[in-house]
Amino acid sequence: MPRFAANLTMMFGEHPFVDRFAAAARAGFDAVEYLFPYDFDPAAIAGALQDNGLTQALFNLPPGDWAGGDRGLAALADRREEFRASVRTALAYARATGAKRVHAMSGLADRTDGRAMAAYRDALAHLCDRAGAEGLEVMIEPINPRDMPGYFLNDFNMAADLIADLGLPNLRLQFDIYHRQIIHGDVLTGLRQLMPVIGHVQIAAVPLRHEPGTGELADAVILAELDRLDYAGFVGCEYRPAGDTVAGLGWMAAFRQG
Ligand SMILES: O=C(O)C(=O)[C@@H](O)CO
Ligand SMILES: [Mg+2]
Repeated sequence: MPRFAANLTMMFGEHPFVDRFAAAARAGFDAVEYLFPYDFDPAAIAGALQDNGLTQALFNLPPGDWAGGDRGLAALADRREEFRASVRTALAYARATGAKRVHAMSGLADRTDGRAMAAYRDALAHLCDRAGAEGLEVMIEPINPRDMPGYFLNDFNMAADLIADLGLPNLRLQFDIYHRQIIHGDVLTGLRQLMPVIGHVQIAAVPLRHEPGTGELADAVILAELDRLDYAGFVGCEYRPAGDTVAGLGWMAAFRQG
């Protein structure tokens, strides 16, 4: 049975961020993920997790100036020191919350630009070294170019090749089923081939990114395949509820019963 994590950036938007932890626990989740905790003190996040009996499954490194258009820093050759500072910040939050995996966004860059690739490889090596010393895994996630035009890591084969080539023991693939379907399709084959390097899975319906089961994919079949492949990690529910978050959770009950 997949272990679902509520994505608190997208779900439970009926509540202020700090209250989403309790809302997720009330709805039956025992794990959460989100993009960025950095508007809040690490101790406040740790308290919200502890008070509600939640495990922190994943969060992202600081992405640079998100409002100004940044989408991560790892492949940005001119932002190396800022990236390294973001590693220190993220690891402080990981320590406070007990999170065992972090996602490093690549940023917007041309994937054929050698300088960007060199910066990306350097950044991942640095992050994996620092995170590995604290027992953490590092995720990289291909993101589809429709949602994030110009994003450097926009291809699952590129991510898999990079993971193999870098040979960093704690570098893993974040397999977001939504992005996979938009970029390549062939979701089940992708899961079967890439399972040895997958560290985290996320799910949403395609194309509207609403509740699983409401789009073009057979999400129940995909989730059953994760079980068949003995995937033991989290499945992040990274979707935008079509309406009220709790009212939309029926898909999960049906899956659990099925
Ligand atoms: O958008 C996604 O998909 C994510 O998982 C985020 O972490 C990055 O935007
Ligand atoms: Mg994702």
